[in-house]
Amino acid sequence: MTQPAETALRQIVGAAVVDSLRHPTRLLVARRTAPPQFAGMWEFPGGKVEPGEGCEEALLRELDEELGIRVRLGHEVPGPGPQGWPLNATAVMRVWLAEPSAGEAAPLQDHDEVRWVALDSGGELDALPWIPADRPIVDALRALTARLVETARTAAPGPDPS
Ligand SMILES: Nc1nc2c([nH]c(=O)n2[C@H]2C[C@H](O)[C@@H](COP(=O)(O)OP(=O)(O)OP(=O)(O)O)O2)c(=O)[nH]1
Repeated sequence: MTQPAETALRQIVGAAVVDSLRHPTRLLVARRTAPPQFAGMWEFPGGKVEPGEGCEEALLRELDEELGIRVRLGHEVPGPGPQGWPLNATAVMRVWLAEPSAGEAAPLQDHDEVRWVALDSGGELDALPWIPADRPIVDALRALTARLVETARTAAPGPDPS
């Protein structure tokens, strides 16, 4: 009997570019121009990992090509599997927090607009037409960044009691 061919999932990487890794309050979102089923939808900038490339290496390359920025990577937004978040039957995406270290983000390739939006719930971030597969990632990102903000707040020195 013929066995189905073993299919490897295509590895995609994406960046949750935030204003600060330690105290994230805003997220850089990007609007895709292609393919037709995703054109006009918002996403995490990034792309496919090329053969021989590491995930983080691919992400740094994509951010340079697509937005013209260099970044410092932070925590991963952990997905349900080792390859990250399921996107469709054939692709999965790992997502990292990233803070710009050089350059001003611009839609150089694959996007026609980039925008900084607040990470607060109930605002513009939720109202944007995201690629549907990204919604659970946005929710997990918000939970992670809320924890980071809380950690930064409790670690901050309190008012001088004297
Ligand atoms: N970059 C990115 N891709 C996503 C997201 N959500 C999602 O379903 N995808 C899908 C869309 C695409 O089918 C695939 C990523 O491919 P891509 O077209 O961005 O990759 P790439 O920049 O390497 O493109 P190319 O070299 O093939 O032109 O993953 C997301 O948030 N970011």
